[in-house]
Amino acid sequence: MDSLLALEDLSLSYPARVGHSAHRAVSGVSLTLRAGETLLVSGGAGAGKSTLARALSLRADPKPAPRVSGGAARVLGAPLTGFGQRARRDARTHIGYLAQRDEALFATRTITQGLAAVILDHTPVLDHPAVGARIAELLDAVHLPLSVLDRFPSELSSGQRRRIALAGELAREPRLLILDEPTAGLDPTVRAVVSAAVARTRAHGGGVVLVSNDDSLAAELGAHTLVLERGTPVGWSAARV
Ligand SMILES: Nc1ncnc2c1ncn2[C@@H]1O[C@H](COP(=O)(O)OP(=O)(O)OP(=O)(O)O)[C@@H](O)[C@H]1O
Repeated sequence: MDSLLALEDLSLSYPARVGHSAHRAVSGVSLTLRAGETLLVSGGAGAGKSTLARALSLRADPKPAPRVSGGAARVLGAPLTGFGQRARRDARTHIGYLAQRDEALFATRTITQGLAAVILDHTPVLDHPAVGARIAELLDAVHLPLSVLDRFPSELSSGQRRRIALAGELAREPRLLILDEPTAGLDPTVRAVVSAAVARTRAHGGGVVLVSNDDSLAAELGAHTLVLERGTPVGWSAARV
């Protein structure tokens, strides 16, 4: 596969619902993302950033999901529409996606139990010590101490919960990591964790889509930047390498 993402004049709309007509949230986006690259998507409120991120994540829930209303796109080789449901399902298993307000997850499980479940879901053959080692390594990747392992998410700060959610996505060893405003409203240490997660994904040959208005992060990560305004691309800058 040549590119992780191939978007050609892609438009995305939300379907009509009672009292509201169909709404086009993204119009005419064309871009390519290759292995090892990062795309930063920025723009003001309602610009369509989350809609684009969510469509690329191939997640159907929560409803209503944005639908392709023009153009075409492939995500990890799978077409966004039409035949190819199986390809989309396969591709989805290789995509890590942290939605805008995603925090951990598994409310009734400890951090150990929750992360172990994600790891075993991804790699069922691992034995107990290997799962423990993997959990420790993931916690290290999101800069959290081992002391959180026996805690429940409700006992952690929102920044810590966001990091656990990120660790859960990294556990999938994603080929495409999509992070929607991962640092918004959180303490500055989360920024370093996000940078490390991006570097880690790229080092494994994956690509990253990051929704953020933090321009300095784009420069720091060597990211391509797409700027959206009311759903339409108004700016593009290629990564400086
Ligand atoms: N589930 C939905 N149903 C209908 N319209 C929606 C839905 N979600 C978002 N929209 C609309 O689509 C447009 C783009 O929204 P989106 O959340 O993608 O923007 P955004 O750039 O991520 O904004 P923000 O920075 O405020 O999160 C907005 O006009 C929004 O009202």
